[in-house]
Amino acid sequence: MGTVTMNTPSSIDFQDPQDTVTCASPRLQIRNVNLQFNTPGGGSFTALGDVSLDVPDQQFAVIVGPSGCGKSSLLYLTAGLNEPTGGEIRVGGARITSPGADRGMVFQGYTLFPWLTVRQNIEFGLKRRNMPAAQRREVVDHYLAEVNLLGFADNFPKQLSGGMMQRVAIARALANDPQILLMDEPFGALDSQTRHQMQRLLLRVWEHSKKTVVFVTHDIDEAILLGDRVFVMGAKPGRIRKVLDIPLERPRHVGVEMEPEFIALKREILDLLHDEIGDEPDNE
Ligand SMILES: Nc1ncnc2c1ncn2[C@@H]1O[C@H](COP(=O)(O)OP(=O)(O)OP(=O)(O)O)[C@@H](O)[C@H]1O
Repeated sequence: MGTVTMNTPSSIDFQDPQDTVTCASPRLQIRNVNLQFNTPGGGSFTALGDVSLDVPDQQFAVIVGPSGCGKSSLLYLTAGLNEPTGGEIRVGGARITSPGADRGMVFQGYTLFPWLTVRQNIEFGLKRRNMPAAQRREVVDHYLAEVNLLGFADNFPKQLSGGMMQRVAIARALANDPQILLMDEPFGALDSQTRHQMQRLLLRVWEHSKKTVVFVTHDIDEAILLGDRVFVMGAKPGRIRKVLDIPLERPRHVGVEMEPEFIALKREILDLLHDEIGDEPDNE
């Protein structure tokens, strides 16, 4: 593997071909990425204009921005689900041209296979890599414990709450030992109490795994609570407006949202987003 330190069972020993690159450079490099869509009238719409950003190994990066600024588009390009019109994206030094097991995804919508149990969902990718059954069980048990679902291994998704399903989705993504975890508003559909619990759980799981994460959210509190670094995007075209380092100490404790440093960061991001929304004709 590269330089990722994982608190996973020692017997996990599968390797993605792209993971052979030593990652002295940032784990994720987005360079001058443009994304254009054709419009029905024969013109084109620029969703992302010359976006560049780096995410170092083991960093928790968050992207916030107004609706339609291209947050999800940027994540999908990184996942290899779409191709940029210009520029390039590299993960672990390897240029992204298609989806791959080196990138784990967790979406807002529930994406578990409904016909598989929780255990079968989590081990899906491991089976495809022909990991022996005993090793699979060890890996799945490890991540079930991480997301507090050990007692639910044999349940089907329809027997779980939304928060539990997202916990399975996180466990499934991490079990594949990706180089980077891409999370698109993963808690966006949850009620505020569950969302708060999920943020705490994700912080704890991340403290253990120290995966490189790119997390997209609308929620400024969530961005500051979770992130090492927050990329604030603007729209029309989608671009990075400001990069903010979050100096709050880790592990982030309960009540950190009330600290003056947190509130000052929130004010700064709110002002940036307010500028963006203020550009809309409706708000003038
Ligand atoms: N397939 C597509 N064809 C045309 N336009 C698209 C397509 N996908 C996205 N767009 C447009 O690109 C822009 C960026 O969309 P994207 O979903 O990435 O924004 P976002 O910041 O994630 O928005 P939200 O926060 O509302 O989810 C939007 O204006 C959207 O309408």
